[in-house]
Amino acid sequence: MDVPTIDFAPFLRGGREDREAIAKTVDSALSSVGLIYVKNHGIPDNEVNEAFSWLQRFFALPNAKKRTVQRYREMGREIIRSHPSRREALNLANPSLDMSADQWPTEEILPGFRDFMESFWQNCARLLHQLIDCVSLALELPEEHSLSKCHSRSCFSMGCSYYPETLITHETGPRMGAHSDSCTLTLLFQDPTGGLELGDRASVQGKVSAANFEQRGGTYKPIDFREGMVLVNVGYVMGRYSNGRNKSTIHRVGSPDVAAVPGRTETPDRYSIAFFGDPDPGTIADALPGTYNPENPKRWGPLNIDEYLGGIKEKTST
Ligand SMILES: O=C(O)CCC(=O)C(=O)O
Ligand SMILES: [Fe+2]
Repeated sequence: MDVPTIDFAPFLRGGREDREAIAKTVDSALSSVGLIYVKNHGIPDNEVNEAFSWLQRFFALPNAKKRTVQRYREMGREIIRSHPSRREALNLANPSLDMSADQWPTEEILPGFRDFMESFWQNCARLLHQLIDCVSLALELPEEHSLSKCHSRSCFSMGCSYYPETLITHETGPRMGAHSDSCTLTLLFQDPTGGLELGDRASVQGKVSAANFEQRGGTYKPIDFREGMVLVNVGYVMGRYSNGRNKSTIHRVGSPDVAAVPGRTETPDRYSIAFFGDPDPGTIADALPGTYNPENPKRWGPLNIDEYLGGIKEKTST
């Protein structure tokens, strides 16, 4: 279960043939492993590094200041299948939408944060649209059915996370429990600490989900940090659009094994940025043309995105 690396430059700068070739490679990787490393993705390294340094400054603010920020979530507020995640988070909506007005720390609290993060948000949105176009091309979708059409309002969200240093004990569970993302595709930037782990679906027989993966003895593969690359991950909605061809990944953020970190008794601080590509509100996500036929009929009915995403929010927050 090797995670493929894809050079995205020919898609961004090449002609039709280059774009088609990359689209086929992306599609086959997303249909097998569900996760890819993408290099030459167009977001400059210095901007990614700067985003991480802003995260460090934000999460280092005193709690009282962080609590003034509407979309800040304290440690312990997120529960995944009854396990609280050991992270703090700041979830940023599209800065051009009205709903985002109150999501920023004031300039007094953290001058410059909003300006930088607004522009970083737009960079991530551009890349996500390009990846969605790439998947639409691979599926040979006509314009009226293209995936881009139901993501045109960029109702995406940027999940900035801080996992504080913690004591390692034998009981130490994951820093964020096993789950699948609810969106179409996710971009994920992790820092050099690593920690992301991908559930190996092949380690479990039969039908498996994030809810039963561990009970059934599923094993994980560590996904290391790679300089200059972004991870792209299949979410649940992509599974529905592709009639099960693309499977959402099961993943978690583990705690390094004590034995693997000689001389350490604590896991280091960790930061990550996940950019979730949710479809536009009001979307009904159904298997796309070409993903089903009489021998391989639709596996699910249409999915009402508003109801689905609303339900997820209720389940994971306290
Ligand atoms: O922090 C990470 O690396 C992963 C975060 C994640 O999987 C999520 O927010 O859905
Ligand atoms: Fe995730």
